[in-house]
Amino acid sequence: MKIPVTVLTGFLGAGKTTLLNRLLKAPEMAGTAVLINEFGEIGLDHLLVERLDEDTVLLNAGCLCCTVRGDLVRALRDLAVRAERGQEVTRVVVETTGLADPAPILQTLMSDPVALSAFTLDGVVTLVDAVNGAATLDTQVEAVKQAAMADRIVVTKTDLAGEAAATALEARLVALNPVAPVLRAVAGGIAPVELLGIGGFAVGGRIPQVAAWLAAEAGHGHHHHDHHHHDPNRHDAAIHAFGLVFDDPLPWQGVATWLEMLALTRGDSVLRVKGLLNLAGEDRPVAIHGVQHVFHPPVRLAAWPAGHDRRSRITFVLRNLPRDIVEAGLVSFVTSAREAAEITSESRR
Ligand SMILES: Nc1nc2c(ncn2[C@@H]2O[C@H](COP(=O)(O)OP(=O)(O)OP(=O)(O)O)[C@@H](O)[C@H]2O)c(=O)[nH]1
Repeated sequence: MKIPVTVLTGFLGAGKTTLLNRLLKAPEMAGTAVLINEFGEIGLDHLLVERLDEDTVLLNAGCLCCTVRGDLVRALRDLAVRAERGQEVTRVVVETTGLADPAPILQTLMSDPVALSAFTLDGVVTLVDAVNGAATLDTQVEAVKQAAMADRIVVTKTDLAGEAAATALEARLVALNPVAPVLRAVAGGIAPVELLGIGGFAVGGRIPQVAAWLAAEAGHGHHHHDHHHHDPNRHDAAIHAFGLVFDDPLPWQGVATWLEMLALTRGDSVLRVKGLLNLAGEDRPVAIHGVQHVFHPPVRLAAWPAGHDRRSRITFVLRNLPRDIVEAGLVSFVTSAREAAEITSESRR
């Protein structure tokens, strides 16, 4: 029996990790191995997926098109060996980064001899955020590809978007992808049976571009290309990602005010903000999430991940917005909030 592989995709912040965390709690998901493809060193997902154990493998992709194939094949080979040795591996879920073009991943799963020997592509599940989805489809070709190649589309955040916006987005998704049922899930609340056991990916019935995208990938896998020689057209040059690390506990007021302002004024350019914060006066880590114009409520996590230092980390993915502006703004808000806190505590003495 070959092990089914589900590709979980969706643009930055659509809710992939949230859905995955919920799915993994279902009893029928026992024995699921998770492969996470994230932005190289600045990725945080490995700290935010709750169930991380020896079955989770991180595919660190600093540059998606260049590394994902090799890393994916290597990770699958390791899993196949473990399964052969008797470890229970009932299924694999690959969570891609939000900027991932699904074509190379699918092409690898459908044609690589290692992948084919022990695994079978079960299906592609694509999440689309009801708040930002329409704007993202207008501007990011990856999002269009993710939707067009899906076997199941899950519209998320319908609790935040109005019904009219959600319905209009769903109609657009049906036109982009006539074969995938369009479902809804709020905060990952959906039964695994709706998303798994699809039984394979087929090109038939899809918009004609899908076959062309996959065919274009078919020629890519066989020659080595490194970070310096990759095809620049695969990456949107206006998009860049970076991470900031803060040694000392951060004042919540400063961080929150700055992030809210950023979402309000530069939301179009702030594709994603994700952070794990050590806040002044707070024992537990706090996760923050910004997705374009939406700054989600912060979440206090149960504990700091074992073996991990307690410095705050914030990752940004920006489009047409220089790093300096964001970094300088954040630092100045944090500094003012610290100074304000000092003045308050001195005046209390
Ligand atoms: N209100 C609401 N918030 C949601 C929903 N789904 C996810 N979120 C929030 O959206 C933010 C981003 O969710 P993630 O699950 O981290 O998104 P992701 O797709 O894994 O993000 P990347 O891996 O960075 O692309 C978090 O603050 C979630 O709590 C939803 O259905 N409703």
